[in-house]
Amino acid sequence: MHPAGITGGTAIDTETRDSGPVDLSGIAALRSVLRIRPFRRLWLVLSLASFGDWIGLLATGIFAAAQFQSSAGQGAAFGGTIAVRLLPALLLGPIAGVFADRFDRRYTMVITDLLRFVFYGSIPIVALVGASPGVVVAWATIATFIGETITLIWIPAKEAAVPNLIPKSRIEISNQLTLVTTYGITPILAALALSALTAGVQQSGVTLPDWAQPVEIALYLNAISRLATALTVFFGIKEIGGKSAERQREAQQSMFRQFLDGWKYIGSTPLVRGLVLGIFGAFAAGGVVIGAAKTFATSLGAGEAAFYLLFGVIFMGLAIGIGLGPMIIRDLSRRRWFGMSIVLASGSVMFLGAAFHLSMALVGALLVGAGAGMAFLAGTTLLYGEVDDAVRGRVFAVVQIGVRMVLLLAITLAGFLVGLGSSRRIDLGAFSVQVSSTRVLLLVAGAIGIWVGISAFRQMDDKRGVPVLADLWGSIRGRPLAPAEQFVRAGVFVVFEGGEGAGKSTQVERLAAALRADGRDVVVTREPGATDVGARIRALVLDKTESPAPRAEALLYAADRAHHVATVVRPALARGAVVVSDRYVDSSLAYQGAGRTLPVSEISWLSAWATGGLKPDLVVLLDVDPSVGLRRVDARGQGQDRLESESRQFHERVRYAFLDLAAADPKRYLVLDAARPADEISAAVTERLAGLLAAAHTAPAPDDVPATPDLPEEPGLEEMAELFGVEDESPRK
Ligand SMILES: Nc1ncnc2c1ncn2[C@@H]1O[C@H](COP(=O)(O)OP(=O)(O)OP(=O)(O)O)[C@@H](O)[C@H]1O
Ligand SMILES: Cc1cn([C@H]2C[C@H](O)[C@@H](COP(=O)(O)O)O2)c(=O)[nH]c1=O
Repeated sequence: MHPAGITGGTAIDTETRDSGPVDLSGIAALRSVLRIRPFRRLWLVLSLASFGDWIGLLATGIFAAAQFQSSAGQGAAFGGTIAVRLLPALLLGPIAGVFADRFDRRYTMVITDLLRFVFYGSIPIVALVGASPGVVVAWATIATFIGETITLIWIPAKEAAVPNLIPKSRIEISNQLTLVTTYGITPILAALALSALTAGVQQSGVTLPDWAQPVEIALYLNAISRLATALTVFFGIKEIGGKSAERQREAQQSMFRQFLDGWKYIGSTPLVRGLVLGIFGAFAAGGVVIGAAKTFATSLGAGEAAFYLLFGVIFMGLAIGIGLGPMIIRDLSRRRWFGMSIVLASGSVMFLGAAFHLSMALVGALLVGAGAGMAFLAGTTLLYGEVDDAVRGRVFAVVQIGVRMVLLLAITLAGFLVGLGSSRRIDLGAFSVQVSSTRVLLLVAGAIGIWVGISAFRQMDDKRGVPVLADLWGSIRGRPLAPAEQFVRAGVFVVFEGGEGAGKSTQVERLAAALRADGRDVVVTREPGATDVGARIRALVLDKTESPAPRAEALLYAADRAHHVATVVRPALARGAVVVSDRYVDSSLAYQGAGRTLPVSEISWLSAWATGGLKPDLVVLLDVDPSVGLRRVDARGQGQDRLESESRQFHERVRYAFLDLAAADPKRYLVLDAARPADEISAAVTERLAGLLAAAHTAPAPDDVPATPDLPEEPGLEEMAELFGVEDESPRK
């Protein structure tokens, strides 16, 4: 029944559908999505249809107004035909989505477009047959109403079909393309085309027959664009057709059951709930700004022009958000981006409420637009990519209807509330600011929007435990943070850090002995070299005969750490042991970052990836002057390994890097002077640890669990050294 590879609207041929991320940007990404034939056709025809819609929207209003002489009649006719476009959503909206999920989406699109062709085309024809102005306007209103009602069925069918035409990894770029075309390019082209047509006819002095007036031509164009869409979808995009097995099964149920199931799905799926809530919140914030804009512009004392300027800037922000947003945030989780964008838009609404100068208001308006644009793009991309095909039509129907209702309500309510309130001028030195109900409204709406954004973020967050701002910053710079691996962490993780010969091993042993005496399950470990794999890495990395390149060195330490954490640290913490490690992540930051001067943020990312985000509960930093520490190392009489024999400046950099890390996170660190007697140091450590241990409910030492991992025996190291043909000079502990 369907062409090969097409399974009834759930998947496209394997050539065009993939699941892995595609690392394309800008023009290359755009080209890659336009190379997908069915999508390219749909995009072209949607652009034409969108042009028709916009020109039709303008022309219908002008056409209806032109039937009257009085300005009151013209105003009512213009506003009436446009307002009527919003009404059907309230009436038919709730069941429109069921059509899209129940019936073949291709036929649904074709039939609804043919009907729109007939109804939109009939508007100018009724005037041509000599009907009275009242009848012409009445029919324009009725036809618009019916056309919009039909559109409510067409949109969910189209929205639900699009994700089946493109690979998941390219949904975002295809969305950008359609949104920019629909809301950026085609409305401008439509307005330009209509005014150019009108001006051209006026200037040429030619008297055209009634049926060929610019507005009539625009109305024909609107109708013809629908016919073109119907024909292209029917003959050229057969991939949209068919039904998945799940949709076929669902179609056996009654329409009412399907309608109820749609709502149940939205209510019980946190992602969808968060998305719907967030999209409504963003539109409510936008609606409040629109409703309050006129009075707000007046309160700035900037005159009528400021109102239009603010509007223009909001749209500019919208275009920036949609066009550039993904390039700015790069690999940030789209779920997080969605919540953050709503917070940005709402925070900017609050900022608008506090703005006392036009320049501030323009910045606020730009950010409102950018936040809303990004939220819209992220929201639709997530809906496209993550909502099941079987229920997609209903979800999109709820979104589009909800959006219209929320927007309408917010604009009306804002206009009403603004009209109710009074205002007072307050002098702030050089500036004076009008404190009015408009500003209060903007502040309250912004605060509610922020709450909505945060709630949506919480419901949908797919990187729980990863700090939000660090994640955002990392993504902007090109290194998103990985989510911390989830595991039950019953134990306590203590790490000893410091330069060479600081006394770490001494203190690790002392602490472990004290904890064991206390009856605790203790695991003593170290980096590098706590596992068999680690022992080989240790031999490699400390070998003096051949130095790995700095990046290779960083990777070797990271590899040791990844294996160490996965096989020793996490299992021990999971069973409730106290894990005491001689060195951990900070050593990489200090030695490879500061010492080798590799970018610390890259080393940090690498370590976070290697450890799955596992952080110690306490880092004891034994701070030592490198010359003191290295003297102690020499006194052991075992020679120096490759890192120990680095320059004095290298060790100085390492020392200050450790101190900087501790200063940046004092709660997690205990910094001790390593020149103090060993007893004093261990007493300070035990004291600091007491609180942590009391809170952690660690496990007592079990008889059957080894207290320490199987640290490779020294002969193992020697064997490795032999294997690699090197003489092992690493310090023996
Ligand atoms: N507080 C201290 N005062 C003086 N000497 C100490 C002190 N702590 C440890 N030492 C001695 O310093 C030497 C190095 O100690 P230790 O091996 O514990 O340091 P480390 O930091 O683990 O060294 P490495 O960096 O080589 O791993 C040992 O001989 C040890 O006995
Ligand atoms: C974990 C880790 C260690 N190093 C360096 C630091 C030391 O010079 C050696 C380890 O030997 P020690 O017996 O523990 O002193 O390796 C490093 O450069 N990067 C790291 O991540």
